[in-house]
Amino acid sequence: MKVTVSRKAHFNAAHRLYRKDWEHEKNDEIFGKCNNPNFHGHNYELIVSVTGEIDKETGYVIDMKVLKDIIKDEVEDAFDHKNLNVEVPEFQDLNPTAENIAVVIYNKIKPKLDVKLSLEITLYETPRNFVSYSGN
Ligand SMILES: Nc1nc2c(c(=O)[nH]1)N=C([C@H](O)[C@H](O)COP(=O)(O)OP(=O)(O)OP(=O)(O)O)CN2
Ligand SMILES: [Zn+2]
Repeated sequence: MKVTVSRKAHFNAAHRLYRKDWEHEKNDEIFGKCNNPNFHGHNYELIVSVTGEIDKETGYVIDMKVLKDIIKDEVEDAFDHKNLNVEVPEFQDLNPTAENIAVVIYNKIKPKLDVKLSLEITLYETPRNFVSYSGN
């Protein structure tokens, strides 16, 4: 019997969607206002979901406090109030789209979990735009 444990988190961050190897006109055509050279920001909402068997002794799939600390260390401390393009190494050569941010978050959190646990990341860039990634 597998159960999913989820925790919500949030961070505020600035970004610019563009490719360094494209002319400005092409970036404007593809990314529109998201290619503003002066960047723009989002209030990102994150849901981290961990699925596994319930431990018979503790009754936990994962201790929520442990999950909270992993999210703080790997996501909030790394991304909150940062310019993703400028200040976060993972996006030096990776466009910080919601899709790519979700994959980066997955890749940072997954190694911190017991290998028997599976992980799904849901990231809201706006209240109506969100992406999910579970390693597939
Ligand atoms: N597939 C994706 N499409 C877009 C992404 C993305 O990450 N993945 N990102 C953007 C921009 O970041 C843009 O800033 C999105 O915000 P916004 O323009 O405010 O989006 P909406 O107009 O849809 O805002 P709502 O308030 O949610 O209606 C663009 N595309
Ligand atoms: Zn944006």
